[in-house]
Amino acid sequence: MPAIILLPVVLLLIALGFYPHLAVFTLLPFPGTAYLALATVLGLALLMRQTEWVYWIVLLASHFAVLHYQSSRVLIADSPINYLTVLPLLSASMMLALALLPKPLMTKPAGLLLLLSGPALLLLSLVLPLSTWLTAAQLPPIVFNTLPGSQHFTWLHAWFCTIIAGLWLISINLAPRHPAQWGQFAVWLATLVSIQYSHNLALAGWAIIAATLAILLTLALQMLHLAYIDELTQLPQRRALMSHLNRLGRRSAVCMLDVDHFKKFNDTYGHDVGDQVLKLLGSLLSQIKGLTAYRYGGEEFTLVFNHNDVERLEEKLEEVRLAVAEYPLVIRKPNRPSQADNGKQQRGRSAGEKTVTVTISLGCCIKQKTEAPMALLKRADEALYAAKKAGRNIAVLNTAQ
Ligand SMILES: Nc1nc2c(ncn2[C@@H]2O[C@H](COP(=O)(O)OP(=O)(O)OP(=O)(O)O)[C@@H](O)[C@H]2O)c(=O)[nH]1
Repeated sequence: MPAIILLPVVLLLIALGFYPHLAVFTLLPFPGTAYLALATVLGLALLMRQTEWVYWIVLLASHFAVLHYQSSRVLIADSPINYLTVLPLLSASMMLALALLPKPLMTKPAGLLLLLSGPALLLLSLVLPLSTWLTAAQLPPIVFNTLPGSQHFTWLHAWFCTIIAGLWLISINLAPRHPAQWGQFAVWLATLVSIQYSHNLALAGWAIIAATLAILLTLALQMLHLAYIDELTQLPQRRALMSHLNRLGRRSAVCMLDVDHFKKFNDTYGHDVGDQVLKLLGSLLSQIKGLTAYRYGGEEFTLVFNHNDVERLEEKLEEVRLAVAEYPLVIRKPNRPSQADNGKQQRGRSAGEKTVTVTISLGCCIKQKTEAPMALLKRADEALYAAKKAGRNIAVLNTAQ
């Protein structure tokens, strides 16, 4: 569950809320520790070729530098609307923009511009009389009242940040879920925590440490994703299957599944359309309850069941077979723009489109007591071969236990 990435920031918020005087909060020398942590995670992100994080780490470091520089001055200024009123609004908007904007390569001028624009805007904000402009806007005074228990967070921040958080969470749920999106949201939350505690550099610094831990967690999940998830179908791939088979329970069953006459389908409609079919198949299989689907390789998939009830297995195999055979695939003419990227084909049909269906054959067997994973897969493959031989578009279940 990628939302686990929020854990370091949530734990920090709980600790700061209930035990703000914990000895650990005064242990680390800030701001040096925060910059060291950010530099370490920057190096790791580059090593793992997750260069998108460079934008975030640079923006986070600039935010902390500006906060560090400005917080001492603001306490002296002692004005109700000051730079710390403006900073959360600036940082929150810039981070939302960074989350939504496409990230060009940093070696290209557009990428370099995006990388430097965050720090540049923050530096510019230091010299512009933003708090004076905010005062001149003559908003109702109540919006500048601080929230109970907060020194810097006003009702204006609360409303503004609620809107940003809402937009952000909607965008996370609309786009395919990816650990990076939760990591970016965690960084944004940590930024707000750092402003809430800007009167105490050590506490604000701990917010940066929490953001760094969230980025580390995200990088770990991104690496797991790369190692275990098949890019085309978004299903776990063979490495994940083998790890599942090695810890398979005594009562379980395995099914090999293969698209019928897929070579002919590719030859007729093209390899790209074939890819879209595999993608759709991945999406269909992942939605069927009571089984775990893997892409075994090519046009072959593996289904793992955590029971060996013959009747339930027969029902489920039939459900899978029918779900695929009855799904109308809308094939577009090659010169029309494809909208299949969202993993679903449109059901409607218009001029220039053609509806086709594909069928699958399934070969399933029940795990024997001390059977090794490879032997189990081999028997499932034999059952699949029997299904192909029997005419395709059927499921063969070998009930030998
Ligand atoms: N588009 C696409 N095609 C693939 C992919 N992986 C394998 N294939 C194709 O799947 C086809 C598999 O063909 P065969 O193994 O001969 O079997 P088949 O034509 O499906 O016939 P039966 O399995 O006997 O029904 C080959 O043409 C491969 O090129 C892929 O990732 N994308």
